[in-house]
Amino acid sequence: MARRPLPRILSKDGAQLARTQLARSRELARTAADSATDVLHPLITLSRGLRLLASAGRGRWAATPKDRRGPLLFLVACVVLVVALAPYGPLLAVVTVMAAAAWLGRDRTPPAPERPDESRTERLQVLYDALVPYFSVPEDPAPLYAHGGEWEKAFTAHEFDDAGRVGQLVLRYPAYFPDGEPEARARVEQVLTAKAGRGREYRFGWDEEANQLAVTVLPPLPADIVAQRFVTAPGESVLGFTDPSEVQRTLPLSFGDYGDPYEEQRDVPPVVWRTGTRSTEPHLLAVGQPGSGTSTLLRSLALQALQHGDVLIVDGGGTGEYACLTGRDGVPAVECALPGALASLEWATRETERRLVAINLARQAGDPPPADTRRPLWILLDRPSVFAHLARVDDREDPQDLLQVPLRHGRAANVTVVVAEQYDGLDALSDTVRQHTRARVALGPASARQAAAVLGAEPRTTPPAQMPPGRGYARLGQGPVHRLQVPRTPDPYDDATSEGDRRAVLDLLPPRAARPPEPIDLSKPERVPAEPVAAE
Ligand SMILES: Nc1ncnc2c1ncn2[C@@H]1O[C@H](COP(=O)(O)OP(=O)(O)OP(=O)(O)O)[C@@H](O)[C@H]1O
Repeated sequence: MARRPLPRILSKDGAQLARTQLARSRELARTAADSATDVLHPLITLSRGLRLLASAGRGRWAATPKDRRGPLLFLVACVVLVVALAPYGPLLAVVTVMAAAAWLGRDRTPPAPERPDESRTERLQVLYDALVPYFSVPEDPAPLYAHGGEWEKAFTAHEFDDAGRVGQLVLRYPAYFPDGEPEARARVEQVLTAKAGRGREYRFGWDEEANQLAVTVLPPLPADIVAQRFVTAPGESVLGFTDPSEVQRTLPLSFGDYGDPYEEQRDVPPVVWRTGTRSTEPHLLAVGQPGSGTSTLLRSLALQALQHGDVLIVDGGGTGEYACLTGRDGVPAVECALPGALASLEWATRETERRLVAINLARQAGDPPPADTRRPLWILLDRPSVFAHLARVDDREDPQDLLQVPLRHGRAANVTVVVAEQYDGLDALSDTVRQHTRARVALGPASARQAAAVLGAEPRTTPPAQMPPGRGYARLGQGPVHRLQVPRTPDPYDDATSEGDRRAVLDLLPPRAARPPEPIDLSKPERVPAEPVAAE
């Protein structure tokens, strides 16, 4: 039997042609339907609204008791009559009904939740894949993290910044992950930092109960805060500024050029350190790399302390960074040489003892502490390791040994000690200094271990790529480690200081003392009063 040829439409070319035509006509139909929907959308909305209005009317009619339907009908007829007779009445009635229908008929379906675009989902998938070796074990029959798995199951929340990089991420991890081990945590944190983008600061919040890790990218701390009068109570000093999530309080601060009438005001969260008789961390140790800003921190504290107290400065650095304080009201001495340092610290020891005796006598007499024991005395000691070295060479006493009494008993006598040292001079610090300085500041670049050696705990944030001067961490006692930016308080006598900063610091200095302070003379021992000093 002769084979009949296939119809042309079913041959290979024909099939291809038919498919193309089919696809084209489908596309045409879809476009026509989309255009029709766009054009007819107002009509659809109106008809939906009218339907809702009509059904509401029917419902109302059905709900009206039979005996009241007559009066209701009469009322409606009256309204219709009034509207029909009023000028533009029918037109206004139609417009009102249409407006009500348009309002009722509007589309109220909630918008579908936004899915991150493709590049973002790819980033999340990369993060997920990178975590698989850390959050999975071969014995797990249903692993949360698996090669080829889906990130949606593991990442419960995510946010992206304006540059399209991950800004926040909350992820779940299996309960068998050893989240109590610092090494295991550090490995995961390292991977996340590398994959989510280096050069930014991250905070890792491990919730061991819920097996959740919250990764937050922190914005840089403001580095443009210049020295100024901070709104604090007596006994409070501002070490610097930190993240809003870390502290409850904010301080109103001025930004911009000093003295500019248009300078900006902003509220910034501070790290406030309380000193004096009620303080739990009455003394402070600041450690940093050379040039990281420890002297600037001491200058900033001196300017704040001079508002209510006296400040004795002993500077082992010997670069004259505190010269602006010499001879000012409330500054008994600024010492840069070993003999002067020894003499002034001996005086500070005796002054602490004098205060303690006077306070005790007053207490025994049932009086409040005398006024001259209540004025805070600050001892700022910069680079004690230099003096320790010089004392060894000269076979003299280490000035730090003279800090024992102020450090041990200073709290009761309103005496505060602040010591600043560089990392490579830490070995030279005496045990008494280490034990009694419970407020700690670590400035400048440092490894997590170095920072932990100063702070007693590792910072919960990764270090920034570039540490500006005055940037670091602060920890008060056993409290949390805060990120810290010290306010810009440069040496006003330094040529590199800008005019605005110079004026800002000079304006905070107390006036020059009318009478220069008497040189501290140890041959004249200070007498401890036998009688209680008259109470204020
Ligand atoms: N908080 C800050 N804001 C802006 N600049 C700062 C800050 N702290 C320090 N600087 C700048 O960094 C430089 C070094 O500061 P500083 O002298 O305080 O450091 P240091 O740690 O005492 O170093 P060194 O012991 O070597 O003097 C100075 O030019 C100073 O102006």
